[in-house]
Amino acid sequence: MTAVIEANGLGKRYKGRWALAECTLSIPAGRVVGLVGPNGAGKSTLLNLACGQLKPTTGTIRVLGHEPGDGPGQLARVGFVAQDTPVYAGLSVADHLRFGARMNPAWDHEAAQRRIERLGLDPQQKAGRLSGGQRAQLALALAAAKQPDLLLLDEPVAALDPLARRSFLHGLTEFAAEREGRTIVLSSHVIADLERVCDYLLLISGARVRLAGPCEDLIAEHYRIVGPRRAASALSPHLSVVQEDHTDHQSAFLVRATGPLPEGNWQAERPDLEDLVLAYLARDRQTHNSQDREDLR
Ligand SMILES: Nc1ncnc2c1ncn2[C@@H]1O[C@H](COP(=O)(O)OP(=O)(O)OP(=O)(O)O)[C@@H](O)[C@H]1O
Repeated sequence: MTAVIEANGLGKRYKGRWALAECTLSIPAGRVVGLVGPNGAGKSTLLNLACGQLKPTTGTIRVLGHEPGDGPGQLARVGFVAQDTPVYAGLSVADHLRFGARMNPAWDHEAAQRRIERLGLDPQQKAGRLSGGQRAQLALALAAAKQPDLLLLDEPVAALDPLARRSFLHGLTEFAAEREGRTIVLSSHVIADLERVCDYLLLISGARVRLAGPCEDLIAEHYRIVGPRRAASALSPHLSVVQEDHTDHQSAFLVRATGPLPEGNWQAERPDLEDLVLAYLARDRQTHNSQDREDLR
């Protein structure tokens, strides 16, 4: 299977502090990837490295088989909408479409116009006078009209109202399905949104990749088990504990199982994606991820 983003020992450091460290991953083509992690985890850093806006301090990253930003051919195949959804304040909506058409060889002008109409944006309106959510919608319409093979979106729905958010996420799944092998990576703090559209999860915390893989596989490997109180050390070595809670009589664990779930007086169920993500984030918060960064200096 072709990897769209391939990173090996990738790291980015700012003044002795690692924004992203030891990142090794291989994201297959044709996925809608949910990028999650707490504030300051390194998500934007990874997206900026993938589109060539940042250069690595250590390691390598290849995107669609090339170094990011490696010439016009590669740039045309990657769409990126940064967190602050940059648009040109002095240009109108229609100017943006004309500009996009001139700059991008595979530009789909009709699709761009259709999106703008559907959003109810006035083509003559200056982008600087649009609301935050409208600017985000414009930036997304431009990125999609470019018809990229890889679309990188940094918190694209954060500024959208609930209806706009739902319709945008629906549009994303359509966009992904339009062409085989097209890949979308979107970061978000709203796990329910990611659960709706993503089939691949990438969880970053404390500058490190903590979990990566197809959502289905990740869910199949994890269990929430509840039974009489016992210590984590009493569990089978096939179970790696992600999170544990104890009362006087009962213990509950979220575990990753590397073999079949052992027999025992347990109730076991699969977590949903949100349970899984929250368990990993809670674990990392407990282990003081800031300490990790200091250790890497
Ligand atoms: N230009 C910069 N100079 C110095 N430090 C930076 C710079 N950009 C990012 N950082 C630091 O790198 C770390 C990772 O930042 P990044 O923006 O990648 O996080 P994020 O996961 O996208 O966070 P959020 O969810 O809040 O957007 C943070 O500690 C941040 O302060």
